Amino acid sequence: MVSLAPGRHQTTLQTSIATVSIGGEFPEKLAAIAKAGFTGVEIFENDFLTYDASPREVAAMVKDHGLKITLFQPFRDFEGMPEPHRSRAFERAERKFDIMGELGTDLMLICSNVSPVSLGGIDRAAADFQALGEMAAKHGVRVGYEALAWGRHVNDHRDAWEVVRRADHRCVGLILDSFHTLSRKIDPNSIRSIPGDKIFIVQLADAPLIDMDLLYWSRHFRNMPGEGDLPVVDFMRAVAATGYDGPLSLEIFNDQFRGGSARAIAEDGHRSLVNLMDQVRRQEPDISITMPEMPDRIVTAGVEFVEFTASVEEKQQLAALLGTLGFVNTARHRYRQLDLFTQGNIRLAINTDSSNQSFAAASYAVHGTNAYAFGLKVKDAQEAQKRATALDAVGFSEPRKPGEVLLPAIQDAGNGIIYFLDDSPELARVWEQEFEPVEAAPAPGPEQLTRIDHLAQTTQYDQMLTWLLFYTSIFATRRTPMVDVVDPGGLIRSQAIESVPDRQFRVTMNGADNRKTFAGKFLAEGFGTSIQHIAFASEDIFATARALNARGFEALPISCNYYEDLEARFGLEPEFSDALRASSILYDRDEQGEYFQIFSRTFGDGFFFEIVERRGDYAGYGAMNAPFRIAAQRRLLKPAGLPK
Ligand SMILES: O=C(O)c1ccc(O)c(O)c1
Ligand SMILES: [Mg+2]
Repeated sequence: MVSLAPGRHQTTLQTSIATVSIGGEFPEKLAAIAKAGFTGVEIFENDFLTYDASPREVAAMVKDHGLKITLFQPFRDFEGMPEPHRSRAFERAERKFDIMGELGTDLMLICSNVSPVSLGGIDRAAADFQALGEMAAKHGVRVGYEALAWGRHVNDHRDAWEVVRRADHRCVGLILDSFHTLSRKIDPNSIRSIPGDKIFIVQLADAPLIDMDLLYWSRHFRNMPGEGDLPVVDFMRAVAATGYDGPLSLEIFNDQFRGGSARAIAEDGHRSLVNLMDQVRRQEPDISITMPEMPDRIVTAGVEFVEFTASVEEKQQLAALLGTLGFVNTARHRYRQLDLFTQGNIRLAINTDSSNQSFAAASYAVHGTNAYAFGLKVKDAQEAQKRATALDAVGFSEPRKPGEVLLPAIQDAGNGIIYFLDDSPELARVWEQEFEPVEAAPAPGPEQLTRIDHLAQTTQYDQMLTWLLFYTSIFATRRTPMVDVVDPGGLIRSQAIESVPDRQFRVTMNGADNRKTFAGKFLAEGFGTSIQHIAFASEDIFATARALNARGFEALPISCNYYEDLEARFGLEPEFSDALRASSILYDRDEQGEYFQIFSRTFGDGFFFEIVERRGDYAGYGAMNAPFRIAAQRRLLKPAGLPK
């Protein structure tokens, strides 16, 4: 334990979010914010002005939700004005102070002046703030000064701090906003020398790195800490080191969030703050903000099983497809309608339980046949569930039959379930205890599929950040850069989550905007995000292809043009490209290694399997090949086809 510096007090984490960060009408925003677990809310003036209620009514609504107004904002173009603008700015401020009294909040944000008539000058601004501090004191309120990254004279928190320092008034403080500091690449460590009690509130936002005008970037592309590319953890570490112990308030201007589900965005926001502070306190143990202990991000050792829910008829079809892939129905659950198919280290379960107590049956009723659950191998399954629930994931359990093992589990960010398994005697016996052997597992050979290389999830494009945050906050993972995949029906954006340090667990997320794409159709017909394909690893794709062929597996046929182009692109020997073509194997290569892919035909609403071989250190997913795969899948869809 690190002992605290003398005189340091401790305050529990106060989470806040600006009303601009989410969509909906004012009451809907408040309900979503409260439900997600925030303790405070920043009232963005426009949200309140356009809502037809008095400040006192708004105050009552906020209170009814158990929330506190942490900040009223923004007040613009105040400091450094020539007359008559200066006097008018003070009059304006006084009226806002009155409103704040009725709203029941004592803090107003003043963002740095952008007006062309403003005069600049640190001392002029400081004098204005000193006078405003006097006025604020009379109204029992405080003002905080924020440097907008595009402020006309002040656009750096170091200058804003100098203004506040020189104003030297107890009612005048500094407001820090991670976006304004980090978008201008200002070293966040410059915050460490500011006294924590002069920081009146801290606003947090991340953003993807895009080279564009700062104002436009800020107003449209901010996202939750951890969803973007800015070093928000370093920023917050520096803030925490000052002794600051006030609210942490998300201020996220994002076009997509405004149009998204208020509930989901608010939940993401809360998860992002808890995750951020968990990282901060691990790196800066001597801070004044406390929060409940939780295990560190979960290190995963791969996918232990995937479970499908299916009707009895579809189970027969799926089992037949698995048979051609070399899987054997090795075991049957002793108490449930659940069959286990195995090969190498891969376990696939098919659940046809139709009892009304089972989640599998409920999932089938809504989504049809789908891979609704998977199990992750971790070091400590209980700890894994603890981490997940500390980050707002919902625990999952079903009524057990006598003799069934209780696997810790959570609901994922959509409609599915994630189970946790470990090597403890209690959990490791699940397969033997619950399953009765049926048939011997296939004898190992070079053709065998060895393990799950990755799971591929399809989701609405606007839910991708939710999923990314879910995986990266709960699990020790990182995300790869986003790639675009062209489908004739629209663009699919694809990004992978890979476990660190060794990529044992990989998920690719494919975001679809509409239902005209192959992925979009799957999403629409399955009613929501789910696993659209599972990729198995082979150590010898050509041996696997021969075995598949002998078992009557029908690969997805790939066009001749593909192989023509491939030969030209990589300068392949004709014999090699003939071998690829003969087995409908797709190929990719980079500086690290080579990649081979075979796709199955689709099953149900567009589900499919993939077989991959990685040679060398190839780390990608064959994005170059995806348009060819999609084109082939679309050809097979005809005549029913995709919506026009
Ligand atoms: O975009 C703006 O104008 C704006 C207003 C208030 C803020 O706190 C902020 O960070 C940006
Ligand atoms: Mg701000």
